[in-house]
Amino acid sequence: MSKVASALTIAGTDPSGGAGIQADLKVFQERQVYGMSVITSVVAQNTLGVQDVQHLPIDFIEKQLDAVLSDIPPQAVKTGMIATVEMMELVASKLAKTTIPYVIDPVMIAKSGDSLMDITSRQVIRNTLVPLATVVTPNVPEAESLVGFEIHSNQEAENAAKVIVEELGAKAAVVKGGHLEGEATDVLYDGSSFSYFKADRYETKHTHGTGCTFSAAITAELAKGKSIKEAVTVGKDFITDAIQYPLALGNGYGPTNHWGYRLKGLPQQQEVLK
Ligand SMILES: Nc1ncnc2c1ncn2[C@@H]1O[C@H](COP(=O)(O)OP(=O)(O)O)[C@@H](O)[C@H]1O
Ligand SMILES: Cc1ncc(COP(=O)(O)OP(=O)(O)O)c(N)n1
Repeated sequence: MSKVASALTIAGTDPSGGAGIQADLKVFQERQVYGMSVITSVVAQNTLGVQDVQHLPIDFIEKQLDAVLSDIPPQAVKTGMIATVEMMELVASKLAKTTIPYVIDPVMIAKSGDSLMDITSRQVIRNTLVPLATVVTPNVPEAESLVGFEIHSNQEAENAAKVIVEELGAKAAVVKGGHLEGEATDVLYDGSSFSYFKADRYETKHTHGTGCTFSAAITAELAKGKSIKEAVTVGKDFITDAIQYPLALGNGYGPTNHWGYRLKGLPQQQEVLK
């Protein structure tokens, strides 16, 4: 009998389905991991941007965490949108009691430019959640906020990954290169060496939810017991296929395609019903 791993995402919602909890659960399913979720904030958003946010009461987030963790302990956890200091402290207090592999996607600002984390929290995440992380997966602006210097090159991405591990206390960090020029190159530092994950950069505006999708795929692989490097390798292939076969849904930045990996060899643009 084969064993099924389970993974938990603690994050905000995207009713349009491309980012947040909805994206994470789709990725877990595609990676054949049983997906579970704790909602921190309900976000009115779509491919055009964020219209409004309602944070759930902190005691209700705690009830959701306790409900899942006491019943189906996951083999890996990821956090996405954790918008306030109170939420960070709550999640940190729960995860500190476990040894579950933990991926942080330090979601701060959506691609639409809308803020998903308050300004104080952008500092507090450094000493609450980051020290507990198995892997932190910041994009360039998020890494800049975590380390306090600008990143314009792969060398500076390496420096940032090193600071996140050696000074902030994460076990590993992948600084994603989606916001840099040239190839889409992500830099992993695991405390002893650097690894580069490179892919062609696709010319598409349909990149809503890229960070969520990448980090969810890494989480799924850690849940299956893969090493950090193996998990990032799978995550990179998964997001590259999801970007290569985007879905032109909505009127703005459409979602990546979570079943893109199944479409290899087919024309890149998938037709969608409107
Ligand atoms: N246009 C693109 N073509 C190929 N890969 C991309 C592209 N844009 C982003 N990526 C990749 O998608 C992943 C998410 O990166 P990024 O877009 O920087 O994250 P975020 O969504 O958090 O801003 C990374 O692996 C990055 O290299
Ligand atoms: C609820 C929620 N969480 C995270 C994001 C950000 O998603 P990301 O993968 O960084 O990509 P964009 O959506 O910013 O393109 C989000 N939008 N909503």
